[in-house]
Amino acid sequence: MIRLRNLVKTFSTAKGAERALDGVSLEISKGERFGIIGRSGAGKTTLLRTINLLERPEQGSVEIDGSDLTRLDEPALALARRDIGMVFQNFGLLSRRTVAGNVALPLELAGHSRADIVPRVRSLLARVGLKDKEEAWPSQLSGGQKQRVGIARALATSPKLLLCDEATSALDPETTTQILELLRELNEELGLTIVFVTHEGDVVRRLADQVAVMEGGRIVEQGRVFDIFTRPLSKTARSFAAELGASPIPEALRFEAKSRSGLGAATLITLAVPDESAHEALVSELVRRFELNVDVVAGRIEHIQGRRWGSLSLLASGEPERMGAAIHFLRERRIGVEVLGHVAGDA
Ligand SMILES: Nc1ncnc2c1ncn2[C@@H]1O[C@H](COP(=O)(O)OP(=O)(O)OP(=O)(O)O)[C@@H](O)[C@H]1O
Repeated sequence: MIRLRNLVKTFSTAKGAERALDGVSLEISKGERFGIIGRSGAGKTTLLRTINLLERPEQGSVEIDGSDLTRLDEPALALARRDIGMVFQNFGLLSRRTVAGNVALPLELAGHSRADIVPRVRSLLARVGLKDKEEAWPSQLSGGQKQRVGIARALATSPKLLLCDEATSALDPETTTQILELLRELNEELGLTIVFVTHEGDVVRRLADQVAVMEGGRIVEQGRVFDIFTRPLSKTARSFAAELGASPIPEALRFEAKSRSGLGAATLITLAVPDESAHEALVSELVRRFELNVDVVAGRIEHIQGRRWGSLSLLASGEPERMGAAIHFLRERRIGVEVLGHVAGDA
């Protein structure tokens, strides 16, 4: 449905020419929830804004449903943009219009009659959970409510595609969860394609099917979210995966394991929990088969696309030979094992 080909975009800045997009090509299917992730300055926002030509690339094409937007004249582009809604980090509401007035704006611009607009706005606001806020002013709303208005406004012209630029970055964790749920529901109910930009791995984990990872104006990796987070190849994807899947080992324990010389009574080990394996059984197996004492000190298991992934940190003690055999056994079963060091104590 969306086909971006070889996009190049350069900004002139005080420091000289800044290449924000350096040959980006991407295909996004209809109905997909597609995340674009990267660190600050990677070019995510610029890429998102080229999809509706808020940024015009110097090179490349932006094809949506077979039509290249870069070749359209202004009236045709304005028409094409009605099929693309956009949601912003800071909501972008007009403070001098009521909630209903904000949602009505795209419909007014598209030339709809008042008789069409009033019921449409009412039903959009009901859908995003703001039935009683029609006459409220943006300043009277919480951040989450403002973003709901932003989403209702973006959906006013019944677009097929929704672009979200850090839509939850200004929100607290609970409100983030609610907005992500709303976006997921809208995707499923309306078959809406959602392309979103974020610098948070957790937002990608929770919302996306597919993800593209950006570094320095390029896409360095792309694929299904589970695959990218569990087998990251690029530096950026590796760092997002590490943030997302790391066991929260107490700092004091990590420090002791790192700084202690020689062997202690217990070995601090982190296991990368593999896709399908029953990690609970692993611990009992280490105890039974290798006669180790095992104490689980930290763990973090996330669900990505319905599959488990994360890490488990253990303090294990026992015969050195058996410890070595246990580590060998785990690695043979393709479980990532990282020995962080040794600590005193009797695990
Ligand atoms: N309007 C502009 N004028 C000049 N330079 C710009 C402009 N917009 C973006 N850039 C530059 O292009 C590069 C990519 O910026 P972009 O905002 O797309 O990155 P990003 O990945 O979205 O980062 P962030 O998360 O910080 O917004 C940066 O170096 C930025 O400084």
